[in-house]
Amino acid sequence: MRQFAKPALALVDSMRAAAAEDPMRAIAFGGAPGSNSHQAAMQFAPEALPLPCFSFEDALDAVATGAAGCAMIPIENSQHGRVADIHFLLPESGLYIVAEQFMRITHDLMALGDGPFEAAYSHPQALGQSRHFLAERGIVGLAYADTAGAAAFVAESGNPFIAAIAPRLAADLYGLKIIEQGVEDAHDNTTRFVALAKDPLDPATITDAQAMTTFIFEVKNIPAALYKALGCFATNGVNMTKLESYQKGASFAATTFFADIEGAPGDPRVDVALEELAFQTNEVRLLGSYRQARKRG
Ligand SMILES: O=C(O)C(=O)Cc1ccccc1
Repeated sequence: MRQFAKPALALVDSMRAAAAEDPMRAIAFGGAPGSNSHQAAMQFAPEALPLPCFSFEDALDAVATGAAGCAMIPIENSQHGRVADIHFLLPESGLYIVAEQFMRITHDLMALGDGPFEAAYSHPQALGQSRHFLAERGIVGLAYADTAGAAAFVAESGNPFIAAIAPRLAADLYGLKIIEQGVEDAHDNTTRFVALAKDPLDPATITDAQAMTTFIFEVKNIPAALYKALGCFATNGVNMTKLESYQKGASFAATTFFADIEGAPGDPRVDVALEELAFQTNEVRLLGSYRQARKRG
């Protein structure tokens, strides 16, 4: 079912109506009102009109179709690693990363009853970030599209034996009781979000901060392919801050990598590194250059 639970619908509809009045001011996010992505979007652009979408894919589509000026999407978490499917969804969307945003994430356990609980619903990232908490209490984690949506679902169910793991705001919005605060396993739990838009940011405009560039590349199916690709950055003194591999297609022959570097096209060292990379690989695609929001290291 790709529909928010009833307790969220009135608020979703009013936010959608406001966003439809001025789409370029709208910022789409995957999740119900009160989700972490909603809160990250508001921290990033307090004046923007939040546009709740059922999934991350729907939020990206909202930008592609002009229903929103940009989308705020979680990409990786300090505790639970990459956010599932984002590495496929971002390149497929045809959109560009124009900003990054870090947000401390804290989850609460919330419900209609007082427990004990058979199950807790939430986004898989939140369940992963609260793995020890759930295991210690024997609560089964069940995946839901987003944290706040899970809270609305629990409220709608009327079942006092199920709970949700979600931001505190979701309990206020959907009428649940906070059972336990701060259930995330690591108290420095942080998620990195990215803002995506139809048009890339011109790297030449990034003069007031360290620039970052995100790109994907597919290595050739030959010995030392990755070594040669990484050598392009090593010899040009470009700092790579992230590198993740994933498979595209069923051949399992040539791997695709998702990478972040410090710097942007226009910087001669980056230009030469990317030119050499194109020579060493099957494909290179830039996903965007943007201001670094947090110093790495
Ligand atoms: O479901 C949400 O609240 C989201 O925005 C996804 C998410 C979940 C957990 C941590 C960060 C983002």
